[in-house]
Amino acid sequence: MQRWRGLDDVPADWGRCVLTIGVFDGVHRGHAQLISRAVKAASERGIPSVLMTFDPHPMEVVRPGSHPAQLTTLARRAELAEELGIDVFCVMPFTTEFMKLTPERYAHEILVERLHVAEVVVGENFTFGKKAAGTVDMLRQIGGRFGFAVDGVNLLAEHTVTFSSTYIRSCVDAGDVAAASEALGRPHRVEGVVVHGDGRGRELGFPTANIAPPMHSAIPADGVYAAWFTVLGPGPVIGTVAPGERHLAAVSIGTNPTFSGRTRTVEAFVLDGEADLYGQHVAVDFVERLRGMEKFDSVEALIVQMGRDAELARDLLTRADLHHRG
Ligand SMILES: Cc1cc2nc3c(=O)[nH]c(=O)nc-3n(C[C@H](O)[C@H](O)[C@H](O)COP(=O)(O)O)c2cc1C
Ligand SMILES: Nc1ncnc2c1ncn2[C@@H]1O[C@H](COP(=O)(O)OP(=O)(O)OP(=O)(O)O)[C@@H](O)[C@H]1O
Repeated sequence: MQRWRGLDDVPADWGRCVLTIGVFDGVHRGHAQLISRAVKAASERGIPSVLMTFDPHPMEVVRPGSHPAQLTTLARRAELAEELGIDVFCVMPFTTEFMKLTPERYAHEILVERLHVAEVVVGENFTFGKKAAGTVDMLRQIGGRFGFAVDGVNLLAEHTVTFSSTYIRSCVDAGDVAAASEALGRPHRVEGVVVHGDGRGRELGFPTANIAPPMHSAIPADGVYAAWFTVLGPGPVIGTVAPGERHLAAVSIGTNPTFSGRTRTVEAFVLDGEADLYGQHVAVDFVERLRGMEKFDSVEALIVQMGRDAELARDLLTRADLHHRG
C-alpha cells in the first residue's frame, strides 16, 4: 500500500482510480463494508483503490477546541485499510482553505483534476465541501458531467443501531466495550507507551504496565476490564512477554481511589507473563467490562478483589478465544 500526504504525492503518471472518502475513525464494520466495495470495484475496473482521509479531524478545524475522542490513530487506520486491500492511503491535511472549497470545486479540483476518479464509493449519508453542503445526489450530478460513477452505499445497521464512529465513541465512553467490539468487528484498542507509575503495584503482588496513550484517545469509562495485551515494539523485552504476542490481562482505569490518587491512569496487569516493559509501545484490546472502580477500606480488600478480577478476566478471555476459534 502506498501512503500519500496531500495531493503533491500523487505520481505524475497517475491514471484513474476508485476512491472512497471519510474520516474512517475506528474503521468499523460499516467502514469495512464500504472499503471492501471500493476495493472490489477497483479490481473489476483494473485500476487502483484509494482511501482519502483527513488529518487533523475536520471537527477540530471546523469548530476549534472541539476534538472528538479518537478511536484509532492515523497509523492504525492505515494498517486496517491495508488489511482490507486498499492500494493508496491518502491523508489530506484538513486546512481552513480545504474547508472552504465549495462542493463543486471540491469535486472538480480534487476528485477529477488531481485524483482522476472513475468511481467514488461513499455511504449514503456522505457530505462534502464547504458547510458540508455537498450530498451524494449532488456528487452523482457532478459525476454525470465529469464522467465518474458514484456508488452511494446503504449504511450498515444491526438491531436498530446504525454503526458510526459517534455511536462507538459513546459505547467506549460508557464502558460498554462489548458493544464497541460488536460494532467495530474487533475489540477497541488503546495504544501507548509504558511509563512509570507510583511503583506500588509490585508490592501489592500485581505489577502493572501504566500506559500513556496519545492525546484525545478514546479511553473506556473508569473501571476494570478483561483485555488482550500486546507489545507492539520496539523490543527486545526482558522477561516472558514476547513482542507481537497476545497476553491475558486485567486492566484498571481510574484514579486509584483506594490510595486517593488524582491522576487517571490506564494500567494493565498481565496474567501470564512478567517483564520489564518501560518504554515499550503496547496495545490493550478491551473485551469485557468486569466492574466499576471502587474505593476499598483496606489494601488487603483491594488485593483480594484484584485476584478475583484476574481470574474472571482469565476465564472470560479464554472462553472468548475458544468461541472465536471454534
Ligand atoms: C485488576 C485491577 C483492579 C484494580 N481495581 C482497583 C480498584 O477498584 N480501586 C483502586 O483504588 N485501585 C484499583 N486498581 C489499581 C491499583 O490501585 C493500582 O494498580 C496500584 O495502586 C498500583 O499503582 P501503580 O502502578 O501506580 O504503582 C486495580 C488494579 C488492577 C490491576
Ligand atoms: N454504517 C455505515 N455503513 C456504511 N458506510 C458507512 C457507515 N457509516 C459511515 N459510512 C461511510 O463511511 C465513510 C466514512 O464516514 P465517517 O468517517 O464520517 O464515519 P462515521 O462512522 O459516519 O462517523 P461519524 O459518526 O463521525 O459521522 C463515509 O463515506 C460514510 O458515509
